[in-house]
Amino acid sequence: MSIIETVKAAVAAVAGKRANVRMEGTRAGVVLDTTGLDGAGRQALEQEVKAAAMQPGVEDVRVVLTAEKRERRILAVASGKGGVGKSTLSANLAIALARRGTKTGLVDADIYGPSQPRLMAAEGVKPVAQDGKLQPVPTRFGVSLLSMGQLVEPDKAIAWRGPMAAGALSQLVDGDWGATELLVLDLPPGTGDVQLTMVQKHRPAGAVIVSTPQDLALIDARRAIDLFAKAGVPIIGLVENMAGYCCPHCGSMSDPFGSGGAEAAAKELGIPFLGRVPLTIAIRTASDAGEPPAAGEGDSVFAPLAERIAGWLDGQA
Ligand SMILES: Nc1ncnc2c1ncn2[C@@H]1O[C@H](COP(=O)(O)OP(=O)(O)OP(=O)(O)O)[C@@H](O)[C@H]1O
Repeated sequence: MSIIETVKAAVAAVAGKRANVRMEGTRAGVVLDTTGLDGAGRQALEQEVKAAAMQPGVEDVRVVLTAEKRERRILAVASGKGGVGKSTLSANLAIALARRGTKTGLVDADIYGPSQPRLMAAEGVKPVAQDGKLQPVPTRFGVSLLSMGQLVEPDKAIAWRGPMAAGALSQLVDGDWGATELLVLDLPPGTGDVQLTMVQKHRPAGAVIVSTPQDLALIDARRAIDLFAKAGVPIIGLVENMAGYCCPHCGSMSDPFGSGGAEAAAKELGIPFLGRVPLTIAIRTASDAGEPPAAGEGDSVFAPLAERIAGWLDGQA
């Protein structure tokens, strides 16, 4: 076998079709496609390829890394007003989507009450910046996180306004997300300028609107829909949170605010209805304790929502 054939075979054994080998005299040049690998994976493969190419007769090995630029997609989670469970839904959707196999990150852009560090059990961890980019903080749930709450003291968060807030929020979206395929963006509640700027600048692939049965004064949801329409972002659908009350003692469901309202509202608004999340003490206590229900084996609430949303995203790809 010639040197080039030996080197090609050795490199193919560790890198398969990712590698393209050339020889110039005694120098081996390898172009390595690292699409889909994270920083550690890239480094490990580069080292393996270097070692493999160092065959008898080879004096120098140069490896050039390339990667197909993959479009990272953003899934916006929005609500017409605060306190409807947008953060709870964002965290659990991100986890449920990650559990389906999509490399998912979470951006907590809620300037008024960034709660993701608590929900994702990552309180007190500050992201570091490298080459001017924030490094997302890994969580126990396979979803990395960047949150407004990691950048400012909790009681100062409220001071963010207008363009300054939009600028700070963009740093989160533009962080070093590596191989992340999907970013779940927990938007600030409401439909003001900050939200519009974020949506126009980062162009989510689609948006999920969260509402509660008592919040279904259509005007709020309509404002949220208008916001995305203005930016040309399609609405994936409406999720009804705190729908019905699940008794912690007997497990029976009751509907203090009536039932079917959200589905009817979605119909009236002309957007799909994605499903409902019941009001349960378990969801609140688990969220407060940094144990998102979607991470548990018994999750039958968030996984189906993630399934529907992932199906929609796949259809757009
Ligand atoms: N389905 C649910 N069952 C029980 N409690 C819930 C449910 N969804 C959310 N909560 C609780 O309601 C409170 C508000 O939820 P969350 O912080 O997710 O709302 P939000 O819309 O993000 O609020 P904000 O506008 O303040 O950011 C939290 O204490 C949360 O644990």
